[in-house]
Amino acid sequence: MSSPNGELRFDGRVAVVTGAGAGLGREYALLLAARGAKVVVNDLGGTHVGEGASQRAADIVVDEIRKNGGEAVADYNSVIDGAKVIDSAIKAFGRVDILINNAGILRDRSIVKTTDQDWDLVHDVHLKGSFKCTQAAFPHMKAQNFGRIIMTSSNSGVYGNFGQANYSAAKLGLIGLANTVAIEGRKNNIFCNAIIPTAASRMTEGILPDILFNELKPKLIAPVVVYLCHESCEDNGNYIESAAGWATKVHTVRGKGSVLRASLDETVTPEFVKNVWSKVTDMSQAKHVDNMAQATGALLEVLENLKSGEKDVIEDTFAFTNKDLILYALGIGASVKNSNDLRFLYENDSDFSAIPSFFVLPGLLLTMSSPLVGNALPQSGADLSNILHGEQYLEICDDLPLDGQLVTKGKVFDVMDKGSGAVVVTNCETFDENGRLLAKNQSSIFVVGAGKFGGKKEPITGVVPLGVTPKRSPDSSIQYTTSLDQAALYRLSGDLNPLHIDPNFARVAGFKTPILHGLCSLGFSVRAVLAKYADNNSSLFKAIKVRFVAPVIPGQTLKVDMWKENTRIHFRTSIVETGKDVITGAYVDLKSSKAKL
Ligand SMILES: CCCCCCC[C@@H](O)CC(=O)SCCNC(=O)CCNC(=O)[C@H](O)C(C)(C)COP(=O)(O)OP(=O)(O)OC[C@H]1O[C@@H](n2cnc3c(N)ncnc32)[C@H](O)[C@@H]1OP(=O)(O)O
Repeated sequence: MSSPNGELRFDGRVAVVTGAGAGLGREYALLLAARGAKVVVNDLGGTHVGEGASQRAADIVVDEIRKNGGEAVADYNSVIDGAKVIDSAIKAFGRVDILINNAGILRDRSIVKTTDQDWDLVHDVHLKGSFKCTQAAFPHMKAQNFGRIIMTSSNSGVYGNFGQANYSAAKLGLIGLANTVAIEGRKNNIFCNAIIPTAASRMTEGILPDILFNELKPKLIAPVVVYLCHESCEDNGNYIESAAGWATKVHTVRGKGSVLRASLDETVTPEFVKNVWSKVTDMSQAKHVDNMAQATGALLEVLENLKSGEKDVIEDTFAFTNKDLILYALGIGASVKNSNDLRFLYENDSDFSAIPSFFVLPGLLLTMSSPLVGNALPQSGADLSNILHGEQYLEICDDLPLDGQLVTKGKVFDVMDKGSGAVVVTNCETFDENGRLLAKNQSSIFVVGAGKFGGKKEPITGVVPLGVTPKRSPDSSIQYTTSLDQAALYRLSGDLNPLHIDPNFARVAGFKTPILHGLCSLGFSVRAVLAKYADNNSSLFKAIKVRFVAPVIPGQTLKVDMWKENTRIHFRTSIVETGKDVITGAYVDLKSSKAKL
């Protein structure tokens, strides 16, 4: 109902406002009456701690409404006698359309000092009182196929507040009550929402700083609540926070979560929970869930995945922008000193592109953040102090995007017992938002000291074999000096393993100093091959396979020796200062069709 000038009107509506003798309730009552509603001004007239009773508070507001030309009656019942409160409306006006559950008291005490009476009184007035009034009003609203109900919650319930255990619990309870009343009322056009107000009132006086207290005028919140009570407002089951002439919807969100076992026939262990805890608590992909059906639907999907062939598959997402591509390029030594590197470092370059080895990262991060490797081993576990990157295969399957949110699915493919350690091989496939397969990664993780468990030594078919490096002298060589800060820079692309930065951690893992990421050395090698044989054209890159045979220390100079055999570029990377090989059995396959070889 609106007047010709667009004013929201309540003519013919009957509103019950509890606790309307002062503060917010009074403002609701005055505004509703000013807009044509007949108002039941309920107030027991007790103190803000719930002591005493008097008719004065309600009477003053009723007088004020009448003086302004409105219609109102006073009701002095406790909200716990909800039937009597609603009865006042029926007796005086024959109906009830709007119920604003606003009455409240405070009995603040720290949890230890809270007495049963403090707890019960606060719950009785806020929670039980709102329930009783709603329960009494509901049949009337149902019969007339219209109702608007407001529950009054509080940030004290949403966030907690020292000394308000009783009040916080009751106030969050009111959000739960609003949720269910909204569901039960929907089909009869009875909508229920919760208001989360911060207003200066008898209850907040002395609690809020003066400067804030003076700005938190109940008058500024009343229009929000009054709008929620209007027939034109279609919100139902929402929580609206309002204060100082500002309002917002508030809602709970649920993270993506993590499965806590690898298959349906496995149980959940505290160790598995610990391993995936960062995923359990990761809210980066949190979403609002609308209802119970959606909430349980997601669980059914998890169970279906565990039951089907997907049972050992772990899924992870990986979001990146051109900034990440540039950071990665810097991490593997790309430099503006090489004019041909600008395409990897400057997003406005006409040939701006990703160095293809960037796409090892989604699989690496999935493997490192999941319990895949540790769970694959029969006895000893795997943690960052005993795993080394052993081998890596990457195959690019489609045109590479420059940003996006990728999905990676990974699983353990093979486990080998190599005596001095175990080798766990994982396979990961990375897809774009449209399900386009972008990259396949196969990683071998050498778990030092985890061998001798009686497992097989040889790989199964499907573990990508190393290349056979030609015996002749290299066709070409390129040297790159890594910087002392190479690992410190490279780690910012995602592999935060302390082995590469923390001297104490490196010592625990058996190294004198932090070592470079294997994938950083791989990146340098890819740059050498692209520079020498593909004119830095990333789109010519098809695949790479390497074995990491010895660690690199940041600051050392890498020499990449290369042999060209058709579209396969064999390479070996060694350390100039020591002459030691660090990457062997390695090759890059370039695409034959477009390659300028
Ligand atoms: C997605 C992936 C996630 C991975 C997480 C990684 C997180 C990162 O932050 C960690 C890193 O980047 S670590 C840095 C890069 N890696 C390294 O520096 C490791 C270098 N390699 C070594 O030190 C040794 O090869 C070493 C120690 C690995 C093995 O040396 P030895 O114990 O002396 O073994 P050896 O006697 O030479 O050989 C025994 C058997 O093991 C096989 N093997 C050797 N090196 C291997 C390797 N790198 N990968 C796989 N298998 C390997 C040998 O072939 C041999 O098997 P077999 O007897 O059947 O021939």
